[in-house]
Amino acid sequence: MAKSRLGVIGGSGLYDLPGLANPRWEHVPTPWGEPSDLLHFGELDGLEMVFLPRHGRGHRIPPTEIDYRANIDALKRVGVTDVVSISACGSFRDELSPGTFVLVDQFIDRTFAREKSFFGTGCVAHVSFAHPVSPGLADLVEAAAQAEDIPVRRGGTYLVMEGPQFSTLAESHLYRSWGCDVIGMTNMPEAKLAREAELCYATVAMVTDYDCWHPDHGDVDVPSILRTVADNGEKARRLIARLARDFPREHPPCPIGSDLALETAIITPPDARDPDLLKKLDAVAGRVLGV
Ligand SMILES: CSC[C@H]1O[C@H](OP(=O)(O)O)[C@H](O)[C@@H]1O
Ligand SMILES: Nc1ncnc2[nH]cnc12
Repeated sequence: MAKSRLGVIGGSGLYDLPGLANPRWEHVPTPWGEPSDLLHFGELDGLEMVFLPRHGRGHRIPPTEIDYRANIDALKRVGVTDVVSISACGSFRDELSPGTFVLVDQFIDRTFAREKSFFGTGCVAHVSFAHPVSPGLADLVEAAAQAEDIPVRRGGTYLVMEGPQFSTLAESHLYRSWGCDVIGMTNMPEAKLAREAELCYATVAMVTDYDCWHPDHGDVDVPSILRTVADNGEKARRLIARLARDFPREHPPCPIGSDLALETAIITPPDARDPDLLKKLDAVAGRVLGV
């Protein structure tokens, strides 16, 4: 079994992870481009941690422009085994009020202007993705929340929109009618790429607003989102600290095989593969390509 190394991707309002021992920010170049920022390395209770602010410190990068491939490749390249995403999101349900943490287990991807795969012409792969969240990792996050008395709702569907504008009222009603629970702009293609890179992935969706559908609440705006994240940031950091404390030091096999996702995914035979693409896949797919 591999040694566990926990990656945390911080969303809006979460640009650092205080309390790391031996903290250092390091540049990790990738064949796909630049990650959103330097990676923040350190240990929590002896567990190796790597934090990456998704939008960069200073929130410089909008959702569409984030190089999701570079971010996931960089985390994989430095030995991360599990990724927890912390994300601000709007709510489509009365009972999911601002401040609620939702461990989503499904996504609907409505983004259309992003690179969504490490693979392509010269090496084609199709990973299974019916269950985009790794249940073992979600179990650990849920247990950490319970140990800290932080209420979490287990399960839910996160609609990923392109943005950067928030939804129209008609869109908000449409997504509600589809049975979606929360909405954000970033977890796709992040979750797809994590699966291709054989990383276990789970999201803590932090409800910050009721989008624009709720008759008793005003339309979402940035100041109210940031206020709610600020009010709940301490809870999120406590959750991560407890998760690190209790995290198995040897990476447990994923019950749905997220960590072996490429085992049967690559369809292009070795003699038809593009050597240049294979070089770029060294970190993500080195295990199965032998590059
Ligand atoms: C700052 S409001 C909209 C912004 O917040 C969410 O980001 P993240 O998922 O990184 O927390 C949402 O997806 C938008 O990118
Ligand atoms: N209502 C909303 N729509 C899209 N992204 C969000 N992030 C936080 N709230 C959001």
